[in-house]
Amino acid sequence: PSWCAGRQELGAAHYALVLLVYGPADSQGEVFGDVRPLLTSLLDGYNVCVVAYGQTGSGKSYTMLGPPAKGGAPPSDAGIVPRAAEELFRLIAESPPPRPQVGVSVVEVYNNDVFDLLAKDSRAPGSGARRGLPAAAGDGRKEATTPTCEAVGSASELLRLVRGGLRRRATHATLVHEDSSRSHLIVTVTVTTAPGPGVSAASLLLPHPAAGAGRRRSACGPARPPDPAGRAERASAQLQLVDLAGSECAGVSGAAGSALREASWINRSLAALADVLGALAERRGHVPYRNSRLTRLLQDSLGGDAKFLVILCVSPGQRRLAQTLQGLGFGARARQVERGPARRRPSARAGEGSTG
Ligand SMILES: Nc1ncnc2c1ncn2[C@@H]1O[C@H](COP(=O)(O)OP(=O)(O)OP(=O)(O)O)[C@@H](O)[C@H]1O
Repeated sequence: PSWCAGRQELGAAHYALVLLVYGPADSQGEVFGDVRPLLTSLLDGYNVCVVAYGQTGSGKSYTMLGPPAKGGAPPSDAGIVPRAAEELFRLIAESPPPRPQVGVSVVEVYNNDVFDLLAKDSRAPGSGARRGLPAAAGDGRKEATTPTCEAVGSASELLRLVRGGLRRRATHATLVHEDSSRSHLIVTVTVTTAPGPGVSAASLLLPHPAAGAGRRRSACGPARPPDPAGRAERASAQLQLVDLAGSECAGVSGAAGSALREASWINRSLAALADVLGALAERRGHVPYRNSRLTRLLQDSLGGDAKFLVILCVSPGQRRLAQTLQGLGFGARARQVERGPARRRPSARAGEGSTG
């Protein structure tokens, strides 16, 4: 194909449906240039989600994280996660005090189980030992458990935790990709406001009911409602950065045994994600979020009020044409979803308490 770069904006003023196409010569920095404004949105109080989707080996992990750490790659190859961390703390440093607090959690969805990659009881990195989060109650409630969320004070601290989590992520060699991710990775960054005028600093340290033992709670947990005087006690916005496992055709990837089971769960969960997007696009009354752990974890971003960005990774190779078309079909479906304006929470920046 002739690679084109263009910007298309559709619909009424409150929809921002933008399509950008990057070619092989476009750098990681150029891709991040279009993600960067979402970090400002995050500090302005919007939830944000960035998802990389594509066939196995098409460049999702490279786009989100950069090349594997073992290669000693130059900083210019860094992916969206490290760049977003740097940008977030740059923006925070420019904000007037009191500065928002930042927490990070890292989970993977592997064979439809959710694993907490920052859990303190995980064994040595690379041992493959990960702590599973117990399944949520099957009574229609949302995910009942929350993963470890660590408070961080700098981009390097945040990235150290992400890298530690990555060492526990499930990867295997397949015929298509020797270092294939066999799980969906979700890095969640929570930005929480400091207390506003008249709210005691101690209130920030109250444990949130959903918080688990040992968690550093002050930087994590959902926003609380305003007090009777209308002051937001604290407000938080979330950035979810998602490196999906690759869709694959078992015949092409050579999967067998446990790898075949993994591939089957990957394809099932990606199909569940596509089904959710289809239901949202058609504005169906029932959206099947509960068909997979992946869609349940992303439910707030998919059907809620987040700013949602899908990055489709496709191979230019002709041999991958069927998978490429399948990926483009997923992207087309995602673009049909019209959810109305993203909702702004009380801002994570000091002194900005409005909603919009
Ligand atoms: N834009 C790029 N420039 C240079 N190398 C790249 C680029 N994109 C991907 N690669 C390389 O291609 C290989 C596959 O990329 P990557 O691991 O990101 O694929 P993936 O889509 O995450 O695969 P899987 O779903 O199997 O995990 C890696 O060696 C990666 O470093």
